[in-house]
This record gives sequence, C-alpha cells and structure tokens, in this order.
Amino acid sequence: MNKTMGEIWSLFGSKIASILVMWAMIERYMPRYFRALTDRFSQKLDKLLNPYIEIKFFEYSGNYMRSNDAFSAIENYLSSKSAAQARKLTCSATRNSLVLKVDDYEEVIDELKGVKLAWSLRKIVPVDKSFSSFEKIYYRLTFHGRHRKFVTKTYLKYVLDEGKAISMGKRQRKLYTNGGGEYSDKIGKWSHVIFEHPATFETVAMDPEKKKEIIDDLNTFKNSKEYYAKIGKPWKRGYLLFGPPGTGKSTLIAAIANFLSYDVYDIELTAVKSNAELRKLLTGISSRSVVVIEDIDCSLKLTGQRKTENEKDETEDGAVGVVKKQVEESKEEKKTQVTLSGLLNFIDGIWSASGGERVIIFTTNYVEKLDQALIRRGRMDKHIELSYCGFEGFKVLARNYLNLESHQGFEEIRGLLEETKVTPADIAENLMPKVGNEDPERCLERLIQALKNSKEEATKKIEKEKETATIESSGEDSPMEIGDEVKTSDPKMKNKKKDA
Ligand SMILES: Nc1ncnc2c1ncn2[C@@H]1O[C@H](COP(=O)(O)OP(=O)(O)OP(=O)(O)O)[C@@H](O)[C@H]1O
Ligand SMILES: [Mg+2]
Repeated sequence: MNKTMGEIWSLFGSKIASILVMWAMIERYMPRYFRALTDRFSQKLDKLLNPYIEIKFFEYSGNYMRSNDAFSAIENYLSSKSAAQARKLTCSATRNSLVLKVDDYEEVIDELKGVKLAWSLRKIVPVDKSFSSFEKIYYRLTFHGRHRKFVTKTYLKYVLDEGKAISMGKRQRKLYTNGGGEYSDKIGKWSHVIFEHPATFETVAMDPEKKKEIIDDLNTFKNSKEYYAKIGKPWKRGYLLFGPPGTGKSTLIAAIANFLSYDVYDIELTAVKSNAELRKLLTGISSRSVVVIEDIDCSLKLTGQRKTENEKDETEDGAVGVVKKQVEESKEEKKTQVTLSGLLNFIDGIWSASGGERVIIFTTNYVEKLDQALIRRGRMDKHIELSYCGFEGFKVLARNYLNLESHQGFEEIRGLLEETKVTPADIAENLMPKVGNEDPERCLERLIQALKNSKEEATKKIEKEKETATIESSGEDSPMEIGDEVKTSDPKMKNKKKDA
C-alpha cells in the first residue's frame, strides 16, 4: 500500500504541487474573478444536485412583528387538507367542532394541475432567551424549480384565496392578550387562545333602541371601506362603553366581536412598560379586529401623568421633596411608562392607517375621570352608556336564562324595576337555576324577592340620608368647636345660652 502511494507520489507529486501553487497564485492575484467563478460553479452544482426551491411564510413579518395574513390563510388552507393526509396532527376542540392541524415538521403534499408541492410547519428556536429573541414559526413550501412560474403566478394566489374564503366561513377567531409578567419572554408580544364567547346582540340585555343604533353603526362601518378611503381617514371606529360594574360592558364587547366576526386584542396596559413596547404590540395587530382596553381609568393614570409633569417645578422644592419625588417617580416607572400622548398616537396614529378595519373599545366605570382628549369624538366616535336593568333588558334575560317569553309575574317585576336600581348581572344571578332543574317559577320568585329587598334597602337608605341631612342643616350655622355647649333644640336652653 505504502509502496503504491509512494509510486503515485513519484509519478504525480510534482504535478499536484504545481497545481496547488497555481491555485494559490490564482487566489492571490485574481480573487474576485476566481470567487465569481467558483460561486457560479457551486450554484450550478447545487441546482444540479438539488433542483428544489423553498419559500418561507413566517407567522409575523417585519421588525414590528406584524402578523402575516399569508400565514393564517395557509394555516386555514392546510387544515382542510391535513386531516386527510398528515400522519401527525394536533387537535383542538371548540364548542361546535374539532379542529385538526398538521403537526410541526410533518409534511403535507398538495397537488394542483398536476404539480406536486410539499408544505410543512417549522420553527426557528432562538439560542438565547433574551427579550428580543423568540421562537419564529413558519410554513415552508418546497417545489421543483421548473414550476417556479406556476407557483408564484397561480398556485400561491389560489392558496391564499382559498384560505381567506375558509376563514370567512368557519374560521376560529382568536382572543389575543399581552403581558405575561416582567421576566416573561412574552413581553411586547401577543399570546392567543381561541375566542369562543357566546354573547350575541340577541342575548345582551339593553334598551332595544340603543341596541339597534349600535348594530346600524357597526353595519355602516363594516361596509364603508371606500367611504373611509375617500375622506382620507383610517378605517377604524372608536367606542367608549361606560357604566357601573355588572351592566354588560364586557358582554357587549364580545357581542360586537361576534357580530363582526373579528379577532379580539385585549390590551392590558399595566403590563406595557413603555410607549415603544405599546407601539410594537399595536403594529402586531392584524386588520379585522376589535382592540379593547378595559377599565381605562384604572389602567393608566392618564390625567395624573400629565399633571405630574407640571407639578414637578411648582409644588416640590428642597432636597427632601426631590428625593421623595424620585422615589415616587421610580415607583411609577416600574408600574408603567405608557403616556397619554403615546396612547393618543396609538388611537389616531399612523399604525391605524396600515391595514384598517379595526374597532377600538375603551371601557370605564367612571367616565368623568377620563381625560377629555382621550374620549373626544373622532377618537372615541360613539359613547355608549350601559345602565341598570330596565324591563326590556329583563325580558331578554328571562328568555336567555329561563326560556320564558311572558309570565304573570312579569308585571310585578316591571313595577319593581322602575322603583329600584339593579344591574343586569344581579338579575342574571337570580334567574340562574341554583340546583339542578330548578323550576322557572322558583327563579322568578327569588328575583321578585331580591328586587323587593333591594327596594326596601334603597328606601331605608334614603330615609337615613334625609335624617342626617336634617340634623346637619339644623346645626349648619354654628359648627361646634371645643368649648362650645352641646346644641339643643330645647327653646329654654337656647334662651339660657343667649342670656349668658
Ligand atoms: N347587559 C347584559 N346582558 C346580558 N348579560 C349581562 C349584561 N350585563 C351583565 N350581564 C351578565 O353579568 C355578567 C357580568 O357582566 P359584564 O362582565 O359584562 O359587566 P361589566 O359591565 O363588564 O362589569 P365591570 O365594569 O365590572 O367590568 C356577565 O357574565 C353576564 O352574564
Ligand atoms: Mg367588564
């Protein structure tokens, strides 16, 4: 063996050595030309050995994590194929159906006009788990290079159209939420679950005229794409829902989302640490969505933040004041740094022009606490008050909960509802059968009793208030101070006091 190698070297050694020298000279003196040559050569070799082309469709696109409509269309398209083909599937259940999806890395072969193509769901897992790095999911499409034109011109359009059509019909809608805690890798990102709230406009208890007005407004909005484009406004509509707890604000939001068939993005503002993070989140919101900020008055000290800026110079001076202020500021910083202007930019800023077809909803229990800039018309186009339950609202709840259209007890309930303030949540609670198949009669009786109790309590409260008011008004001319005599309504005592 050694001999053979030795013989070979003696025959070709000098030639190999001179080739290597030439190679080195070429590399040294003609690097660009040489590299271009080798690149072309390796490309040709690659094409020859691997004639397949691949296209990736990421779940989110761009730096701002905008959700990619193509990804969801492909997801819908493939879910209709994968059940019949794939060997590894994932399954999720909704109220009405089971949804099967192809599992990660499982290949689904599709065929259109005799051309075969392969799809698979893949992910890029980050090496480090820092804030800016996270798992990227994408669909990979692979096909033979000779079908490039067919795929780019015909097939992809077909898949996207089909996927969108499926989504219009039986798409699972999603409820997106932000947050996940300070150390979570979900900061600045959305996580989602399937949105399955059963509320509809039929089941929401509210004044029928108000309900009709909202439905009409939503219909007009939905069909006004051209109109918004013509007047140069982003295609969005803002609603402010206000009213006491338990009057149906969150329920109405779900009904609106169901009516429009939109996804819901529920923003937890206290979990957003800066305007930049808010912007990042917002640019990830897809079109055809309802964007919700619940309890806006609690989420942010919007008016407070503005005041703090002005108060800095005016109220606090001296070292103690500065230290105290710094501590307070750092506490506030930890809470959230989203400012009113950041939020206003979000409502009518440039992001809303991209994509469009969004409804933005704020809710509050205290409308009077909100900064007027936030809720002025044009930002929050429609202000809707949800109030205590009236008789029409009660009828809806009786239908929902007891399947009752009418009953002899209804008249009594009508009278009681006119005399007392009860929220739909309270009514619903009383109408709900408590044990097994509780009789509707029994539920109505319970409600009537609860309404009577509430009326009685309200009367007592009014009487007590009147009493305190009379006591206060009788002594309001001379507020008692230390050393004063005890006030008395006895005229004799009054005279004594005068004389003294
Ligand atoms: N208008 C309504 N129509 C139908 N159900 C209602 C209505 N209002 C309240 N409910 C019932 O009461 C429950 C609480 O209502 P909801 O959460 O919508 O109130 P809310 O106004 O959002 O209260 P909060 O201000 O505390 O957030 C709901 O789950 C629903 O069952
Ligand atoms: Mg609510």
